[in-house]
Amino acid sequence: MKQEIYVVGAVIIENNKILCAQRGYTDTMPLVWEFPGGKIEEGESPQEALYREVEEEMDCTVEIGEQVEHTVYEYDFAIVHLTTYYCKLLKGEPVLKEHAAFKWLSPGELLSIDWAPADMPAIEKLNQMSF
Ligand SMILES: Nc1nc2c([nH]c(=O)n2[C@H]2C[C@H](O)[C@@H](COP(=O)(O)OP(=O)(O)OP(=O)(O)O)O2)c(=O)[nH]1
Repeated sequence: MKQEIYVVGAVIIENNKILCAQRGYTDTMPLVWEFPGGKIEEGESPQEALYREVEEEMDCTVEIGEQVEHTVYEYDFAIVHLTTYYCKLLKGEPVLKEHAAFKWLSPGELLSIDWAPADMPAIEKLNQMSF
């Protein structure tokens, strides 16, 4: 049986742009773009996991809002259940610690980079928006 992974991602919006994060060279799916976030640990709510992951990964705190999208995607290494949430930066500016790069893109620019396949439903939804 394939491993099932429960993952949360932060759609951080500032000045009408969305923060995109590039995975590291040595990660699974190297250099692919994703939303900051990670796996939900035992006993955590999705929001608690997302708050913790963003703090650990980029030294920022976020306010977590509505859900953007929920996707189940089967990779060769696992089945990923990805839930994304709208977020606002409360404290700090993103610091590159685990990612290879960050980019702030407008909704219309999101399709110009190579996203993790599980993210595509959220990307397509955000791409249609203007905010
Ligand atoms: N953080 C994040 N992970 C995502 C997204 N889309 C997507 O398929 N994933 C996958 C990549 C990973 O397999 C898993 C997230 O776990 P993680 O962030 O703790 O991953 P990790 O770098 O420790 O992964 P790994 O090398 O241990 O496999 O979900 C996304 O938008 N954000």
